[in-house]
Amino acid sequence: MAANGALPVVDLAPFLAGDDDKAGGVARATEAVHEACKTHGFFRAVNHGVPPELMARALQLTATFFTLPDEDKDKARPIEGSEAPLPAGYGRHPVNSIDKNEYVIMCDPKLGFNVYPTNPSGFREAVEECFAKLTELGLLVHDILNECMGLPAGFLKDFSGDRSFDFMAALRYFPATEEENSGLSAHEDGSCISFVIQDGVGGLEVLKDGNWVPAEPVDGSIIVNIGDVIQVLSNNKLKSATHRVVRKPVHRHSLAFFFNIRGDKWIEPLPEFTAKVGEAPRYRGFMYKEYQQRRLRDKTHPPSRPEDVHGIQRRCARSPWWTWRLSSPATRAVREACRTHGFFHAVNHGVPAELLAAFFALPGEEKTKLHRSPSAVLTVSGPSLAVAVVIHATHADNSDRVAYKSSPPVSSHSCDQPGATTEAMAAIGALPVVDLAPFLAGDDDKAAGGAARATEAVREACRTHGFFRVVNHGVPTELMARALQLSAAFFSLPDEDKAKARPAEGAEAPLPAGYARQPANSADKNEYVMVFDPKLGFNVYPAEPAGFRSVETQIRTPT
Ligand SMILES: O=C(O)CCC(=O)C(=O)O
Ligand SMILES: [Fe+2]
Repeated sequence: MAANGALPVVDLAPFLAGDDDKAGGVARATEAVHEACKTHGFFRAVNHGVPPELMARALQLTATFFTLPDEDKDKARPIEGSEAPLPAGYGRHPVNSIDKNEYVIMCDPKLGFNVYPTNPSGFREAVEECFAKLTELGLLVHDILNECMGLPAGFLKDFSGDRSFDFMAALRYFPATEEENSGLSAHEDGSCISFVIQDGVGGLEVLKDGNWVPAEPVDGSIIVNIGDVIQVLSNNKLKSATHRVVRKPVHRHSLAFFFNIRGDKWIEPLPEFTAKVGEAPRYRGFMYKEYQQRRLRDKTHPPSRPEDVHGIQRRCARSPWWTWRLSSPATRAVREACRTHGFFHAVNHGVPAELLAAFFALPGEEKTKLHRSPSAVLTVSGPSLAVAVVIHATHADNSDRVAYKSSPPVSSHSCDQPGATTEAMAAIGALPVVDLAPFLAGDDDKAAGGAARATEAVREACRTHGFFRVVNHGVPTELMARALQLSAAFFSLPDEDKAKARPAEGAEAPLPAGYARQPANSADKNEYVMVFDPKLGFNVYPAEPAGFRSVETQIRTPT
């Protein structure tokens, strides 16, 4: 029984007993685990099958290793360029981290990646033995959770794949000082299941209903908690609880074992917790390996803002945003498209056609509000009035906000809706509009702040869209209309007439000035007249229609 406010205790003896003794004990213990996972996400396991003598020995040898001088500990640093899934070996929290601890990370010894301290002798044997015993315990708790989650027998075991992503950390936390006492900041584990073996110092705490519950040291017991993988698979039915380590006046040692899932596994809520029970998935899928890598980077390069730490809880309980940013095949495609084109067509984007129609039926100010919502906005791009979905994402390295612009196929979302006029486009914030009048105005108006405001508007547009619409720009509207009109007239001429304006062979123009068409095999279907600064003397102008040359010249000439 749990003491008041303490962690639930589960006796695993029935699972390890002979068949006769199992009887009702197994069902009761399974229920106790289920209850603990729902209420705390944590429990204390007793009679778990890991010999207490082994736990004590491994902790003792860990403590001895960490007392060595830094230069000795540094001999167990990870090997550069190793292909280990994690940096196996000795490490310390970066100096700028508020968490003060050091650790030795170990992968499955069978993988051959580990770098063990050679001193004290016996360290390697003890931790390898612990690793094996904790793996057995992991398989047992796996099966118990499988039962608690109502999954087909052996499902989680098969789903996990091989055990190549399991790892263990031998940890030492430094004594607290008067100013600070964080050993490990509040976090959730990215594992499937975690196990903690700790010495008698204490400091591990679990967040329950807004209160920190101490996971007090009890000799021979192991603290068990479920991690993010189970929370996502169960669509939030079982919780990966927040926990932390508070430093005490003396060094504290622990062994934390993370029972994971194979790196290439795709993690998303299981149908048993979604489609089969009529619930919407609360998380998007992600590749486990990517998730682990990001979390590890958070440890070695702690983000300055807590909200930038990767985890499923803080950032995506309701809007699992970061998961989208990881490298699912679709995300890789987005990243590549943004790198190469800056634009991409999104299909199956989840914006229902009715929503788009409803959106355009909204009054202008309502559209503006929607547009300003931080995650996904609808906007209108270009004179064709094709609808674009603009997604403001955060760069993977948290450096800045970018806008990925996607123009869904015009056919499915073209919106020649009444009211979608140029004014309406501006009103809903389609492209930012910048009024350049202050720059063209007299000095008095400039000084009145207009130029500064317009500059700020340009900066903002460049940050958010990379595009903006200018008005009062100094190019006469009549001239623009006339140039377009004369261009249209030129292109309507027969091909042999247009060909007369082909670029001159051997001309020294920086690019072929004159008329051209996209090659027949190009996906792009257009024709054009390329015009350079008339003063360079390279241009080949169509002789027809009359006025074409002078209008092009005027349009290029600064006023
Ligand atoms: O050292 C402990 O008690 C807990 C360690 C832990 O929570 C972790 O490494 O994720
Ligand atoms: Fe943890």
